[in-house]
This record gives sequence, C-alpha cells and structure tokens, in this order.
Amino acid sequence: MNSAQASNPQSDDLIDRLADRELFCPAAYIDGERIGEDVRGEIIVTDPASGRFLGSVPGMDAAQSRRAVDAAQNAFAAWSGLLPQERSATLRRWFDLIMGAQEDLAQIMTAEQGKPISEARGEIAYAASFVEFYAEETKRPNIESVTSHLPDAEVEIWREPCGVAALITPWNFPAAMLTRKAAAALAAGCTCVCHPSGETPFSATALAILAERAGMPKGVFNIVTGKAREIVAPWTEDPRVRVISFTGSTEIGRLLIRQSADTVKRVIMELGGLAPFIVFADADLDQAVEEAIKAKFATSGQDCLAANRFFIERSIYDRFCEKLAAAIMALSVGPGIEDPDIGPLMNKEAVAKQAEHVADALAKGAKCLVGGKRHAAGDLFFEPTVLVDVPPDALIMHEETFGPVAAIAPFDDEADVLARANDTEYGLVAYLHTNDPRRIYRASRALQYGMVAINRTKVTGAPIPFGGMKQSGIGREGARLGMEAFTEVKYVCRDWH
Ligand SMILES: NC(=O)c1ccc[n+]([C@@H]2O[C@H](COP(=O)([O-])OP(=O)(O)OC[C@H]3O[C@@H](n4cnc5c(N)ncnc54)[C@H](O)[C@@H]3O)[C@@H](O)[C@H]2O)c1
Ligand SMILES: N[C@@H](CC=O)C(=O)O
Repeated sequence: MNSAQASNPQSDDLIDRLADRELFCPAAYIDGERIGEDVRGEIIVTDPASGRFLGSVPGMDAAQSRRAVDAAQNAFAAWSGLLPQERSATLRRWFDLIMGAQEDLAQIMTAEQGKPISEARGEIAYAASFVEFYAEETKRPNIESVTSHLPDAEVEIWREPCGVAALITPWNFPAAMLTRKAAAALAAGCTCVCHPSGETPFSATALAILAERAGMPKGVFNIVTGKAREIVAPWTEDPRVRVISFTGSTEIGRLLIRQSADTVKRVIMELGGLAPFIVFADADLDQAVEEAIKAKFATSGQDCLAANRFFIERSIYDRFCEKLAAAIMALSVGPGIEDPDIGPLMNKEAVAKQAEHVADALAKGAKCLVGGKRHAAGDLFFEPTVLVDVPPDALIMHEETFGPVAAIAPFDDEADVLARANDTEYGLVAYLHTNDPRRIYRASRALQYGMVAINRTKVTGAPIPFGGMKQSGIGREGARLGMEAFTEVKYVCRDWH
C-alpha cells in the first residue's frame, strides 16, 4: 500500500477485504518493475457506487511509454524462442494463480468498475478461461501444408510471432478484455505493452502481479498507466510495435487505425455494437423475456453485446412489453458490493447519455413504461428503463446507449425487420428468437453480424471467434483465430538441386 492509499478510507475498505493485499497495485508495471508506487499518481480512480477516492496510478509519459516498448522488444527473442510447452507452462501457472485469486480480483473489479460482485466473479473466471485456452493452443500452431506446385522444389509454410503487440482495453470488462488479447499474443510468442482504461487500471495491474508470480520473464508483459493519448500515440508511431489490438469505441478505433497507417501495422479492432433483439410470434415468449433481461442489463447495460434495439412482432408486442416491464420493475439497483441486479454506471457522461436517449425518444413519440431517470441510489445510478413505440429516427435506434435503457418497437414482416436490424454501421451481435427452423437459417444468413445468438443470450467463451462485421471491428479474438492474429505467415521454398 502506498502513502496516498494509506490515508484514504475507501481504498482501506477494499484492501481490508483482500486476502492478498499485494494485488492492489497502484503502479505501472514495466520491465518487471513497479513504477510510481510510492507517490500519489496522476490518474485518480474512484468507486462509481460512492464517488469516493479508491486509489491512483501514475501517469506515464511518452518516454516511459517507449521504454515499455524497449523492454518488450528486448524480451521478444527469448520469449518467442521458448519451446511452446515452456510458454504453455507459464500461461498455465498464470491461469491457476488467477483462479486462486478469483475473489480478490473480483473485489478489486467491483470497487473500480462498479459491476455486481457476482458478475465480477464471473468475469474473472471468463478472463482466466482465455489464459487456460491459449496455454493449450500455444502447443498447436498448426497451419495447412501445401504440396509443391514447382518441379524439384519443396514448399513449407511457417507461422511466426509478429513481435511487440500493443494491447489497449476498455473499462467495462477490465480483466477479460485484457486476457483475451494478452493470452493469445503471449501464446503466439509475442511480447506485450498494455494500456488499461484510466477508470479501471487496478484489475490490470493485479493481473501483472500474478503474471510475475507465474514466472513471466521481465519485459514480456508490461502495463503502462496514464493518459491514453500520451501512451498510445508513441506505440502507433513506433515501427517496432507490429500489432495494435484495441477494444473500445468505434470512434477511438478509427483514430488508432489512422495513426497506425504510417507504420503499416496489423490492426485488430473490437469495437462498438448496436445489437438488435428480434422476437417472432412463434418464439417462447417467457424465454424471450428472460433472455431480454440478460441481453440488456448485464454489467448495467455497459456491454458491447448489450441489446440496444428490441424488435417484437406485432401480434405479441403488447404482451412482450408488459412482461418485460414487470420483470424490469423487479430488478434491484445498488452498489456492486451488495450484489444487486444493476450497479452504477461508469461515469457522469454515461448517465447523461441515458437521459439524452430517453428524452430524445420521448420527444419523438415513444412512451416510457418503467424508469426513465436517474436512480435515487446515487449520482451514477440510472433506473432500468423501458421505452416502447420507439420510432426509427430516435437516437437510441442508431447510437450505442451503453446503459440500462431498453428501446422497443413493433414489426410486421420478416424482410422488413431484418432490413431494420441491418440498418446500422455496427455488426457485432444479433439476438434472434423464433422456433421456425427455416427462419432461423434464413435470418441468420441475412443478419450482417459477426455473431448471431438464437433463443439464448450467452454465446461467448474462449473457444469461439468473437468479433464484429462492418464498423464493429476487424479480426476475431478467442479460438485459434485469436492466436493466429498475432502471427505472420512465412512461406519457404527450397530447391532440390
Ligand atoms: N467489441 C468488443 O469486444 C468490445 C468489448 C468491450 C467494449 N467495447 C466497446 O468499448 C466501448 C466502451 O469502452 P470505453 O468507453 O473504455 O471505450 P474508449 O474507446 O473510450 O476507450 C477504450 C480504450 O482506449 C483508450 N483511449 C481513449 N482515448 C484514446 C486515444 N485518443 N488514443 C488512444 N487510446 C485511447 C482508453 O484509455 C481505453 O483504454 C463501447 O463502445 C463498447 O461497445 C467493445
Ligand atoms: N461481453 C463481452 C465483452 C464486451 O463488452 C464478452 O463477453 O466478451
């Protein structure tokens, strides 16, 4: 604990709850060293439930950001030169340590991110699952072999790690978004410089402490805290950084793609979503309502997979809206540590966005069945809200809401609803509820989305390719594809003479 944390009751509350206090690490982690631990850092982290000071991390400058790349570059030859089973063993130990510290990591996450503690525990298990998966996958860098098409020649195709990878992650899933990238990159033999969101750095620094304990060599996995622009711009300009893997908003993703153009980097982009949730009259209505709650309110609606637009077939529209409204009225709201259904939002901009989307929809003719305003639990809480009869020109039908507001509209015709679902620049996930097998395939083919969930909400996991079409992203994370993204293909042709 540093002197700044020692005098503040909120971080003391958190530290008292930790079985392993060293996991609360208010420092950057570069080349195996904790930097700035003993000073009050420039980046202030508050508990979104109470607004109280939780801790701080240092703001690294451009020179320190480049120093992290030096460290990662220096560590690359040795790390990429290990046998796959040696990298696998380190990753496996990291997995075991993460799962061993699941409760502490969840406590840290709920304190800085706000999500209900049971969701935080679930996220830690999800985060760890990527480490476990890639600990195995590193042993299987398979690639197709080709029979030579040239006389007297043998052809071979190899996969090699790209080099230094820069990983930039958001605040909504502060552990899983980092391990989904880092485990894949490390398994491929890359070394990493990572920048976590300034709102939630402690989940990342705790993972770095555990990586060190797992035996990750110095310089292989670096966490650089501070102001995003100062840290990430030097990475986009640095020719030694071969991959930029970003999860966050489409707006910042576009910026990083532009900044990376001059050094022609590999870009992996996991960006925003505007998921449609479509319910046909032949679906199981109660199941659809249950899944709608999950698809809308996980992480208080601050999920790239959150359903933004509900399209319900007209013959079941009123019943669906009534049932959803009743279910939403039963949801509890409160600080994440009390394990409610819905916790606080991340910041005041997020609360303002909910209010803006509600006001805009109402002004354009929508009706509010439940909620609609800030919640009495505190400044960053918003009431779970149901808006019905939302017109197509409402902001909420075009912009990611990233909060607990459900916008519902009726539809009459399959072709029309699929066209409306596709009428967006986004294409991350679509939810479809129907029991007609032909429609399942027709609609799944027609939906321009990287992922289609049919009659269920939970679809993610380490073995599946996660990612979006259109302006929701470039590339996939998870699965074998997630590791291949951090490799180059090399073709070698050998003459027999
Ligand atoms: N597709 C996915 O897998 C996925 C997963 C989670 C979140 N998201 C998206 O993330 C967004 C919410 O997260 P957020 O608010 O943290 O996103 P954000 O784009 O504001 O920030 C993401 C990361 O980028 C950094 N950043 C901000 N400005 C930057 C700049 N000018 N240069 C370089 N880096 C910069 C931030 O510090 C953070 O680390 C939503 O749009 C959500 O849909 C997508
Ligand atoms: N919920 C997503 C992360 C997006 O915010 C996931 O399951 O990976």
